[in-house]
Amino acid sequence: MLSAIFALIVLILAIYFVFSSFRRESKQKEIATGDKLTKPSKSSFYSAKHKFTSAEVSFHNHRDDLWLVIDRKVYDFTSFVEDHPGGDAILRYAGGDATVGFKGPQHPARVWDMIPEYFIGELESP
Ligand code: HEM
Repeated sequence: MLSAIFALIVLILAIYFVFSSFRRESKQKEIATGDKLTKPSKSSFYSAKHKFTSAEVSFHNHRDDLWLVIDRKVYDFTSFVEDHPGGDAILRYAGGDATVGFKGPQHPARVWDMIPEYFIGELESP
């Protein structure tokens, strides 16, 4: 009976050590690759500090890969193109500065609430 309890304790301790070393390893990998720091992420909203040059943005200029700049912020609207109520008008500024187009009279104020989820970074200072 005593040895069974002892074996159980050893087993629990072994599981604990394996689990904690696995967590430590994945944390170190994350720091080493800097994944969390450099990857533009849609879920990080306005906290992302990734910088893009306008040349870099200009490559993303079609419906399957659409980036737009609005007020010096860079957005990846690729997944939104087909849902845009204004159709292909959203492609007019593909890969470029769409600030003027976006602020046009066709857009109600609520469009500003729609864009944070597409935010990927900011335009590098000239
Ligand atoms: C800068 C590029 C864009 C241009 C040139 C553009 C253009 C247009 C145009 C012409 C319409 C009017 C459609 C009509 O009334 O028949 C429209 C509607 C709309 N756009 Fe855009 N759009 C752009 C980007 C965006 C983005 C990035 C979003 C949001 C993520 C957006 C959201 C909407 C919405 C919600 C409507 C419907 C407005 C309503 O309720 O009347 N657009 N757009």
